[in-house]
Amino acid sequence: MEDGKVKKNSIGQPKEIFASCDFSSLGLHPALCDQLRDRMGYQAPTLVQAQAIPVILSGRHVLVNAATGTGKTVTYLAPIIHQLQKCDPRIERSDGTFALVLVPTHELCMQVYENLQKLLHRFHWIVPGYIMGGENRSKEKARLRKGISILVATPGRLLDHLKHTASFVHKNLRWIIFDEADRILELGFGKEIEEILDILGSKGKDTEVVRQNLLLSATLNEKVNHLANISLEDPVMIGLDEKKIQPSNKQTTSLISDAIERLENSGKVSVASNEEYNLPAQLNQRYVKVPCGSRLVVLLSILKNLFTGEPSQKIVVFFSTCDAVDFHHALLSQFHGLSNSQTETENKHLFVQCNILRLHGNMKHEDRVKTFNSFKTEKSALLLSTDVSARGLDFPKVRCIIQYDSPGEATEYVHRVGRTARLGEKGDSLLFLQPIEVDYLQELQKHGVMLTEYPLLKLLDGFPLHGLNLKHHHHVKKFVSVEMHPWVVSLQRSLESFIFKEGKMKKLGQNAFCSWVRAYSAHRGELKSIFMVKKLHLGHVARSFGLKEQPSLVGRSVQKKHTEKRKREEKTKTQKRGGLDLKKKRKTLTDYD
Ligand SMILES: Nc1ncnc2c1ncn2[C@@H]1O[C@H](COP(=O)(O)OP(=O)(O)OP(=O)(O)O)[C@@H](O)[C@H]1O
Repeated sequence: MEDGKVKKNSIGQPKEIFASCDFSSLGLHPALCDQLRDRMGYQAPTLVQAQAIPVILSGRHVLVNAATGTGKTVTYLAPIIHQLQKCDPRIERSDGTFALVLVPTHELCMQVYENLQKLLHRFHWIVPGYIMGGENRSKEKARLRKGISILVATPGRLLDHLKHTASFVHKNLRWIIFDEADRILELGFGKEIEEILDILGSKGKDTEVVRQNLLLSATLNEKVNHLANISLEDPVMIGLDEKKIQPSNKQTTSLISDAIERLENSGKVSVASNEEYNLPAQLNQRYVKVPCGSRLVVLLSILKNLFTGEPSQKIVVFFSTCDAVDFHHALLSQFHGLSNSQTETENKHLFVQCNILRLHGNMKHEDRVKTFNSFKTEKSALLLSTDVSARGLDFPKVRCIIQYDSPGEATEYVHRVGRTARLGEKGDSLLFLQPIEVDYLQELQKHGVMLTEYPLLKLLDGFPLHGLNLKHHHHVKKFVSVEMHPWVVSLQRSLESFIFKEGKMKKLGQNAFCSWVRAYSAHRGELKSIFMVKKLHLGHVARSFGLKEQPSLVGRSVQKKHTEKRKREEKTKTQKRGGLDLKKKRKTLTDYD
């Protein structure tokens, strides 16, 4: 076992990440084990790999539930490669696809494909490939025609090819893998998945080739339960402990249902809401309580502090909408700092000095690919993102996750923070909450997630106050409220005048304000009582986007533009377009591919 790779669980006992065996003892082919060790640098399997690989090799359907960053990708890829490499005669491209890996997003598709390429280095006759939304269909068709042995795909594009690419051979399909299964369904791909399973044969019962389906997720919910029920035949459950599932005489596929039934019977509204999540124990989780109107200043101050303390590091900030990502990206890329304290040298630098990247589902596919690759390879960068980055993405050495907008469902919290503290490494997470939202902490506690408070005033006191216009703040050190802190007041003023002067910034801020309020009102179920739009002070929300205008003005001007636009559209009799705009707006909130 490697040093530093033993983490502690919540009660302080050591919790191991790696198993004390090697890959060859799991039954994998020696060349594959060499590949894992020499090319990938894996000395030993992780616990989940040690548990699941022999079971997958046995041919059983499997449901794997393991913490984020514990090596689930290799868990399913290695046994498939092992089985394919031993086929005699060797498999050929003309045999078509043997294994299909379904993933929710473009980025995860590329990541799994990259892992596959590395693992297949010594097995050149097994061909990896991917198909996903945004790529060129005809090129994909040509690749499918040539034959892809292990295919990674997003559901929409896969269905498209299943229906329209006659040369796509899948009669030999032996494996269907659902990676980040719950996310696939949350993104609204349920119908596509059912259609795919209809075309391919859901559990492989009616197919000529014996089918093995695998489902992997770091969190479980009723959606995964549904998918498990329709796709897995008598599966082995890995990583599901007694707390989550009690033994049952029924078929194993209904085990999650049993747990859900028990919760439903005990009067809980939200199914499976009391499950404890597997979080990396070495993850340092904190929350920061910030009044709405000071959110922007606090975010910038925390980022400045982090990058000043450690200029070379990677941080991800999560936002609820694409518009918010665009606004903050533009702001951080242009804002130089306090207008009344800038010296010549300060003026030359950005307020937060780092390489700033953005990622969301409304970006062009090529731009997403570019961001994904550069955040992977950069040693130091700040990634501003929607939840499109929350699942499965394995960016090396991310030091800190900031959830500037609340994630809503606790599962989403788990996946977001899971982008750091991977495989036993250190990591920090910080959740922004307004004072009116602190009940969210109890929601997280229900799942065993405990956060400590971030010392915000201490941070604010640490910023230099010289040069600030302190006419009204004689007793600087006596300020105890965040809103009245001279640093906050002064930075807010500078931000507002910067945004006011820059027409483009103002527009981005207004768009971000509107979509933020829409996203806030879209919280589901029980969370609505925590994130209540009517409790928001919209004037303060506007300030959090650096807008001087009152929200009604912001709302009216945007509304006015929308009305004008609608009128124009009606005039040109393109009523259909109104529907498209609405669809686009929804996409801004849900951010799917
Ligand atoms: N046995 C191993 N030894 C060392 N590193 C490993 C091993 N297995 C996987 N890894 C590395 O650990 C990291 C996390 O792996 P992976 O992305 O598969 O995790 P995951 O469990 O799927 O996470 P998530 O739930 O976030 O999707 C990757 O960088 C991977 O290369």
